[in-house]
Amino acid sequence: MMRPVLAVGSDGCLAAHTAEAIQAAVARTLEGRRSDTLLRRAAAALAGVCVDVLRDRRGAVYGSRVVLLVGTGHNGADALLAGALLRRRGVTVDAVLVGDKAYQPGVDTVRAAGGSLVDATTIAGRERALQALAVADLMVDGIIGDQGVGGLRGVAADLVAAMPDGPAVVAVDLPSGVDPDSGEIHGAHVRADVTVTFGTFKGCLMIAPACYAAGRIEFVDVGFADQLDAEPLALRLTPGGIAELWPVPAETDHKYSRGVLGVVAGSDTYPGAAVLACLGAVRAGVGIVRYVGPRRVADHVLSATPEIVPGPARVQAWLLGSGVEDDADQERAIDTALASGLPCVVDAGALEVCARRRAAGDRPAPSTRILLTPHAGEAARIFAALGHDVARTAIEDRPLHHVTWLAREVDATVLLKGSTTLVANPEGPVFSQNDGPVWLATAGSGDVLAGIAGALMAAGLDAVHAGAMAASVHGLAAAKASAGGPASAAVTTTAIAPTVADLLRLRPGARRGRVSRSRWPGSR
Ligand SMILES: NC(=O)C1=CN([C@@H]2O[C@H](COP(=O)(O)OP(=O)(O)OC[C@H]3O[C@@H](n4cnc5c(N)ncnc54)[C@H](OP(=O)(O)O)[C@@H]3O)[C@@H](O)[C@H]2O)[C@@H](O)CC1
Ligand SMILES: [K+]
Repeated sequence: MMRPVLAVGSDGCLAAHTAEAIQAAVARTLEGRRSDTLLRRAAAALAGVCVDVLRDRRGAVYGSRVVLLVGTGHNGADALLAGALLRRRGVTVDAVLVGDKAYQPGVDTVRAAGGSLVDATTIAGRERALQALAVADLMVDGIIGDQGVGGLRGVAADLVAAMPDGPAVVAVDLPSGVDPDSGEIHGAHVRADVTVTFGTFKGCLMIAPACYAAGRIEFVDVGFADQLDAEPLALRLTPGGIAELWPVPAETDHKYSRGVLGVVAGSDTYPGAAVLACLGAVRAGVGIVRYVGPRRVADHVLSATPEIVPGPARVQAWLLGSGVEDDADQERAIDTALASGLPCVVDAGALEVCARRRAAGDRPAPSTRILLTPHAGEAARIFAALGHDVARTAIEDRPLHHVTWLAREVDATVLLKGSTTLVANPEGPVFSQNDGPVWLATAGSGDVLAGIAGALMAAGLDAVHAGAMAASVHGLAAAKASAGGPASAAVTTTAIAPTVADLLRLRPGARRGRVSRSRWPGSR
């Protein structure tokens, strides 16, 4: 079993669980306790976030107007109980019931606190709801939570479609209408500015496209996390977690022990890919890069990174395929590398050959040593090479489904690039990282990412952690280098070392922090 090396759910590694696992954990927590214990904690935290949002928007809480959209389940209960707390702060509260029932103690509490109740299943109620939304400062989305199925229906869908731009939107637990586990979107849904989520993350808060509807995420521990005994659905390394795992050399290390990376990349058509991949590896701290490719490309690489050594030799890991096109020597080098059993980052021009070989059972290296790094278009081409007709848009709509399918099919770790990047191994939860600015989708950026991942695998990390850490550091470096403006692949490489330096300062006792090799994931 591929296990995360940081404690799951710790500050270093955030976890998302399935709705089923959450339901079971809540049930276990509530055994022998009042059934509203957790709801009240959740509502208090939700009300606190709403107060902050109102203060930010209006400069005051008293006198502001909040509309609660309340569904039939406990998600609606959270909204109702929070609404009653807001009433006590002088907020006008309209609780709009969008279903045929609602959590009765919550309804009673809102009424007792002086809030108004609107039955939106009637024509008159729907009109009142729209009028309230038109003048609201904040809408609280308590329509559906982790037990939602499919997109919004009926009056809830109508109201969300008619939402004016004015009010801020705070979603309870998750934006209603997205699939809680898979992050897929199958119909009308809420788009939130802030999502207040309870106990653990939900898959939809980490996985595209649903995660883009959640806005900023506020996590609240309401007291059932210790009862979550199922495998997480997804994990996310935080900067602190990456800092803990980043390989830092000891005084006794030398360039060979720090990791030698062989790079088979670049072509006459794409010489820049080799330059960027090598820059990514060198600036992420690899010991040595040995470059294998056409002479003219090697000259470009050397002029950009004089520390590169041209020509094949013994390495600890390979980076294969970035910018490679129709070169018999490179194809032979790729074949040899794939047959070696050594760790490989497999990119662009080497993806299909690697996938075909592994799907056919030719697997000299275990799945934790092979990291395929396709974007959605390349993933579609890999599927085609394996005899599956999968459109690029289908992969973008259902990235979790497709990345886990591909990882199982080729028995390798697959890093599916995107604004939110997923890293899946056939066993264990998927990692999701989204630290990059939207500007990062630019030519050459995948080559840099592959270089960083190559440096980490040459240093001894397993493919899953190397992929997740590389995706994160690449995104953070792009954000640092571009300072909010457009990012370019070459400029991003200049910020890799300062980004790692920033991260290492997060390590506890970070004077001259050191990580012993035995603590590196998959250390050999
Ligand atoms: N229990 C606790 O102590 C705690 C609970 N917590 C909170 O409760 C939430 C979970 O509550 P829950 O289990 O009641 O389910 P929830 O997601 O509110 O709704 C299910 C209802 O929605 C309906 N529905 C489904 N799909 C729909 C659609 N597409 N469009 C419209 N309606 C749809 C469905 O109706 P049906 O389809 O059956 O008619 C069903 O009645 C959780 O997210 C968190 O906020 C936290 O405070 C922690 C403690
Ligand atoms: K919700």
